[in-house]
Amino acid sequence: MTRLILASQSPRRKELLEQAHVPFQTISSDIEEWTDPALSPGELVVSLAEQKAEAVFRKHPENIVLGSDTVVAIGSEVLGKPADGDDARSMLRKLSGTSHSVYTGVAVIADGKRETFYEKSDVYFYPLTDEEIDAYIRSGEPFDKAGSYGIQGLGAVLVERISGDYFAIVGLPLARTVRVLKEFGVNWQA
Ligand SMILES: Cc1cn([C@H]2C[C@H](O)[C@@H](COP(=O)(O)OP(=O)(O)OP(=O)(O)O)O2)c(=O)[nH]c1=O
Repeated sequence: MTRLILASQSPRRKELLEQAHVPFQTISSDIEEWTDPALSPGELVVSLAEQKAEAVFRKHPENIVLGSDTVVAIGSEVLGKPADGDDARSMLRKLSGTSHSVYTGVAVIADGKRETFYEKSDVYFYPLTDEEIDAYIRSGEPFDKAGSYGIQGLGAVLVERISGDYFAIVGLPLARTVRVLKEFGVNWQA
């Protein structure tokens, strides 16, 4: 029986968990995300990860539910997914030629047990010309991604280097998540 549910509609999170050979099924949480502006980026992604996991756990209380959330933070500003092309352009201009932090929160909930954590990874962008930014937006890649880029896709050409967990930037800190899942009795299989 598959006891683990990934509370996510993100194809990246599904692929990452598959990469770890963990048995699971996916059920999207479909929640109205609620955020308190006073939260730090780390607290924010943990709160959103918990909200996603809780929404699915309420309907499936016999299961173990994993929720996750990713935001980009630059200075005091937190960037989620872009609303449109102009929003994506303004985010990519901010990220150009400088470093930002990617925060990914994880929540695992089961009956009587809950574990949460977040990972912070730093990403250094090359300076980008307006032409490069516009071409990248035309690729369509920015639209469903925090900070308007995907390091695992064409967005790789924007990145000079990273410090931290690559997989957390893509959307799930894989090895640490697998270690937490082990505490819930969920193990990867060869
Ligand atoms: C920075 C960055 C983000 N992202 C993605 C990861 C997340 O899917 C997305 C941030 O949005 P999230 O709200 O974290 O997740 P989601 O809406 O895609 O999926 P769900 O809530 O159902 O789990 O940005 C990348 O794919 N690559 C990157 O390099």
